[in-house]
Amino acid sequence: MQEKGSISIHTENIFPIIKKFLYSDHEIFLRELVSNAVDATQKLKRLSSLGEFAGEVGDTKIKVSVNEADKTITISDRGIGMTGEEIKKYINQIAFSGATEFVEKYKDKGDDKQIIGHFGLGFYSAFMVSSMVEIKTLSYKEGSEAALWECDGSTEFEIRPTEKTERGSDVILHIADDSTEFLEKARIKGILSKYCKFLPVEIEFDGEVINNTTPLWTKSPNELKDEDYIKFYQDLYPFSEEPLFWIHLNVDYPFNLTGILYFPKLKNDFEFQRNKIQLYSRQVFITDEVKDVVPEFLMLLNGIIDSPDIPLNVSRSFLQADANVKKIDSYITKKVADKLAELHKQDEEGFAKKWNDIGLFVKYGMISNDKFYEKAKDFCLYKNTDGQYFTLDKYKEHIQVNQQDKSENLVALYATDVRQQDTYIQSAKRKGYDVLEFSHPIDSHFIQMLESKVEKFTLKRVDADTADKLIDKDTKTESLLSAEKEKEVQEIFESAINNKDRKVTLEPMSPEELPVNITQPEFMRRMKDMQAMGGGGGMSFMGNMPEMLSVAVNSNHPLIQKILNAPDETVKKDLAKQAYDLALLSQGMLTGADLTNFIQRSVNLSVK
Ligand SMILES: Nc1ncnc2c1ncn2[C@@H]1O[C@H](COP(=O)(O)OP(=O)(O)OP(=O)(O)O)[C@@H](O)[C@H]1O
Repeated sequence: MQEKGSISIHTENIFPIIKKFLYSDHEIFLRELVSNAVDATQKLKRLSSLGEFAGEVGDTKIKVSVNEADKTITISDRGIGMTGEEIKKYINQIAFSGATEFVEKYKDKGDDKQIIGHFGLGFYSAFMVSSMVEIKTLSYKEGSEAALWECDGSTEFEIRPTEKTERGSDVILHIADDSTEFLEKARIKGILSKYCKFLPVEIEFDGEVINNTTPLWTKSPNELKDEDYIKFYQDLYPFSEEPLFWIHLNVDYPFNLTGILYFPKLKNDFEFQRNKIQLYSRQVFITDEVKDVVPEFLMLLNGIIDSPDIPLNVSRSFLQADANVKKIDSYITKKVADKLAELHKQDEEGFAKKWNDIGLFVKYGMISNDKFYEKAKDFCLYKNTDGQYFTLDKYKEHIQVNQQDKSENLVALYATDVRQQDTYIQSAKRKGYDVLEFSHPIDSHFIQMLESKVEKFTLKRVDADTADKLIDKDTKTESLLSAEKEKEVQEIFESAINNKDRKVTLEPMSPEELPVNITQPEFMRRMKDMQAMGGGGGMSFMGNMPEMLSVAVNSNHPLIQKILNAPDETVKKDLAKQAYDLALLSQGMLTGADLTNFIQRSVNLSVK
């Protein structure tokens, strides 16, 4: 049989178009051809196990070789091979129809970014790097004749009988002049280890098998030990710290998905963490851009997802709308939440120890994903300034007695910087209040989310008010001063502070509290925080506003009596100024000339 023919296709110059579109991804030709060789090998094994192929299966290693002198790359398999008729059907028609469809779909798009980077273009991707391609093949079918197919990248092809005694196919690529980079062995090795590292059939290159045919995720979890998971993790991400824990995914209905997701120790820099999940389809590496397949917050995890059901040969927008992808997204979210719930249930103490590393992830998930929130609300932990951990329900019980305001709302207090806010924390504690620690930038979002979801529950930063007023209980401490004296003290302080943006009030507090307390109302502070983070919509005017601080003078503090009894106005003012500066100092707000003056005044007072 010798035949020349013309591949039936309307687009005469299909190859230049393929080349243009896939410009940035030429290297995938090797992934496509090796995958075809794997498919052909697995088909043969299946036929053999079904008894439909009686011959010897033999060594099925797929061999990839580079011949620099001939400028060829050969991919040889010992799979089912093809008869001449099959070549015509599968290569000339099927493979070509895939390529045609691709071109038809994308020729008007003009922008290769619109195309998912890794279109499963199949056999014809060979022409991205070849000026001529040969297939030399012998079918497994008894009495078959070996066939040679040749095509130079035009739509013309030639098939003729050839000499080949071993079953299987050799695909020989004559590398084009503009693609000679692929004749470098190091390059081929790099591509193979990127895409083919976990293929299920052995791949040999340069005398070495380059792949692990049974990667961990394909095995059953009950035959694996912790060490196996940790070792696999370190193979995937060399030089990384050990993961905290992992989830072995395995589902076959309503879609197929296997994989392992690892919880890394999170660093504060989110961006740095991304692109650590690799997507595979039947053990072939597809991409590490999983943005459309897993929910955003899960991208902080590392690991492998392998699913033949994720459509890879379509555009991004289609991928997002794909029903399977949506299901995968919610399946993974559920699995991750279930795993965390299980860990929490099994060992609350151990879970709390890991909280530093996973807390950020859980909070991010709760903020960004409602379904995750519903599950995570029962294991999300809250740490107080004494280092104790609580779930929300337990915490509510913990503060139930002391921290209810007059409208029966629970008011939780928090500090964002335990060192800087220590004075306030201690004041709150003296009142028997508990203080939570919320020190990450994500916490301001987390707090808002909590308040919107949890009824009769609000959060207040510990310096939002004086300790007496943090939780409005409608109880009053009596002032030791008459109204007249209070007015006098207020005027002394106003003139000592001499700043119209500081609102001075007199408040009867316990004598143990500081004589002067500076607070920033919760609402104002949140507005400013939000604005500083670039949010807050139309509230840009806030930026121009001076810092509104309240100055509460403790009318029951002994210092106030001392001020009232002082011999002259200057001493009164100095004492008031001193107390005010001390309050500023405790907030870390005393700087520059004010600080210098304070030190000078302190020296003067101490020698008096
Ligand atoms: N090495 C091979 N051995 C036997 N048959 C092959 C080989 N390579 C390709 N074929 C046949 O040619 C057909 C077309 O291959 P092509 O790679 O274009 O598409 P595909 O593998 O069906 O799909 P995909 O686009 O996912 O690669 C295959 O379905 C297969 O029947």
